[in-house]
Amino acid sequence: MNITVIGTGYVGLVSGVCFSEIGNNVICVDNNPEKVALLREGNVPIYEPGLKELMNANMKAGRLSFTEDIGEAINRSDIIIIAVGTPSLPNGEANLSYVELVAKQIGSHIDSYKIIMTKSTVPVGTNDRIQEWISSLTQHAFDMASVPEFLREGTAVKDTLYPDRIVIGTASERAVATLKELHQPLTDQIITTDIRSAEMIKYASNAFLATKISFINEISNICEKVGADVSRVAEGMGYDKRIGSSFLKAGIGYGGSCFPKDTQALIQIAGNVDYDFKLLKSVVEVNKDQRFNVIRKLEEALDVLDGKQIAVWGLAFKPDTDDVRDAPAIEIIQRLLDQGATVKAYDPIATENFRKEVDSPAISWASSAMEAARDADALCVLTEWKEFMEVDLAELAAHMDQPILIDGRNIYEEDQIKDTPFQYYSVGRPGLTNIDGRKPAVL
Ligand SMILES: NC(=O)c1ccc[n+]([C@@H]2O[C@H](COP(=O)([O-])OP(=O)(O)OC[C@H]3O[C@@H](n4cnc5c(N)ncnc54)[C@H](O)[C@@H]3O)[C@@H](O)[C@H]2O)c1
Ligand SMILES: O=c1ccn([C@@H]2O[C@H](COP(=O)(O)OP(=O)(O)O[C@H]3O[C@H](CO)[C@@H](O)[C@H](O)[C@H]3O)[C@@H](O)[C@H]2O)c(=O)[nH]1
Repeated sequence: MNITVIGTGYVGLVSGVCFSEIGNNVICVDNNPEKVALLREGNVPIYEPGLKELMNANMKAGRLSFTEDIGEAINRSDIIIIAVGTPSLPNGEANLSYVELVAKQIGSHIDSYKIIMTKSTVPVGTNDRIQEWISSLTQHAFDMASVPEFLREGTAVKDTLYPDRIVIGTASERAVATLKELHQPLTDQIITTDIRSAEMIKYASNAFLATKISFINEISNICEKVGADVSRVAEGMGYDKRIGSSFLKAGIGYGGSCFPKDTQALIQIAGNVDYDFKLLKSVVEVNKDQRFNVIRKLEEALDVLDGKQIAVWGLAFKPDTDDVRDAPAIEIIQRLLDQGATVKAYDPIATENFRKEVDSPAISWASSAMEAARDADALCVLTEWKEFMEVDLAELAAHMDQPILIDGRNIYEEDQIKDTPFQYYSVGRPGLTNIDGRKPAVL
């Protein structure tokens, strides 16, 4: 099939590459000329394992190209995929201005029947508005479909080539038939439904996953006070098939480009129809506070943070990505600076992006994990990068001024800590001891 993908962020680029990988002709359009130039040279503007190789192979095979010319791309395609951003407005609502502009561009260029498939995460009712925006500018027939995207950053290629399910929301039988054929090579698990239900499936899925995370984070906070181990609790819960083991890792809360924005947007969607989504509001509130447990534990260990040097390992919102959108590290580092600490930070790949969000003379940017830890009064692990799990903890302790370790992601086990001098604070595991049999105080 001939496909145009509009927008080459995570979703547009990964979808474009993967649809070409399964044999379609794909043109990816972006209105950012620098991005298009970079992509044409075979370079990927985001860090995503496996993406560059797959993209170059498909460009070489002649199935994948990049352009700024939206009109020509639309003329040459049967399916048009909308994959532009829908960031939060200050009130939490989704900003639909990019989607509206693209709809109007489609309306003014469409020259024959097309299927318009929305992959951007958009509030319920938006695809009806897209239909109206396009219809107001053209007499040509087209069908709308909402096909939400469920990929995760860091595993985006695998998630797209081997999805758990594909949701196709449309009122058109013709579109259902074509889109089923398009997705068949990826999975048999294809759910067809109406447009509004498809739009809601996306928000409900993200809100549910965010709820699981805030739930286990609250359980971890209670575990710290009652002397239980949250990782054993999650394991014990997870064997129950009705609960499942995924998304029960306690930590410093969720970040990233989706959960924070989509939970806020769903609260707004509910509010717009006079529904007070109390549960989701609590999920968001719990998440906003969870990250500051790192600061509370530092204060417990160091008393005052003013004048202290704090090492930070991990700036990205999760490992295997250079994305720092809504990363908990942003507010944690900001709070450290506000309290008079200096920060030495290290991330394997996200430092450059992070510096665009937070920079200060009180932060120095280390080029290795050990360099960040040197002479520090305490170390905070904020992202569970594999390289942090593999460090020699005895060597690490020797590098630091004070062996205080705040593990925000529970990356170390008791076996690793028990022979070290570290005063070790993790999340919801208060029983862990160090070489002196010392347990961190309960907060
Ligand atoms: N990032 C994810 O992991 C993920 C996963 C699932 C769903 N989503 C949803 O998918 C959508 C896209 O997310 P993203 O992270 O890929 O977005 P992004 O903001 O990273 O990228 C959007 C791209 O669209 C381009 N663009 C904007 N207006 C354009 C126009 N008129 N013509 C051509 N190009 C245009 C921008 O230059 C940019 O390259 C959002 O709605 C998001 O919620 C994202
Ligand atoms: O048990 C867990 C699982 C995740 N997280 C955190 O949750 C956030 C999001 O993680 P993840 O879901 O793996 O990454 P995203 O790339 O943001 O993917 C989510 O958001 C995308 C955009 O909507 C969806 O497509 C995906 O299905 C959905 O998982 C990160 O900060 C993680 O550290 C936890 O704290 N504990």
